[in-house]
Amino acid sequence: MPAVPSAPAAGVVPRDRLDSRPVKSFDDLFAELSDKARTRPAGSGTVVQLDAGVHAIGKKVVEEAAEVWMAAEHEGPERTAEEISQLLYHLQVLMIARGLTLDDVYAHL
Ligand SMILES: N=c1c2ncn([C@@H]3O[C@H](COP(=O)(O)OP(=O)(O)OP(=O)(O)O)[C@@H](O)[C@H]3O)c2ncn1[C@@H]1O[C@H](COP(=O)(O)O)[C@@H](O)[C@H]1O
Repeated sequence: MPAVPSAPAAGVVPRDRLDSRPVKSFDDLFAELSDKARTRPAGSGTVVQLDAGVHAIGKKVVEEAAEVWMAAEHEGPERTAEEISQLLYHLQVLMIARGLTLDDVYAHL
């Protein structure tokens, strides 16, 4: 019996019915952010955050974690999913800032 249910949480609209955008995976996002860090395109918020440094990125991680907690407790599944996506984004930015790869983290899962 899996510990994590495979069906979406009640109240969360499955992504394929939400819109027609392709679903971006965790790995896809990491590859995209790594590319932004390498090529430093103008207008990239990721580049701005990387330039701000680990201390500033770490504060965003803590801020987003708190927002996940508040959404989970008070705001319902859709908002919680949205906040979790933002937390995952900021964690990935922190990984890139510290030179970590996905495999470095997966090794501990
Ligand atoms: N998935 C994300 C993503 N999630 C969260 N964020 C950032 O995190 C912020 C969310 O934080 P809040 O809701 O607390 O908003 P806020 O308080 O107004 O944000 P701040 O003013 O504190 O930055 C957003 O404004 C974005 O700056 C993201 N920024 C970028 N991405 C994706 O990352 C990729 C690269 O983005 P760029 O580097 O901007 O091209 C693209 O695919 C984007 O969709």
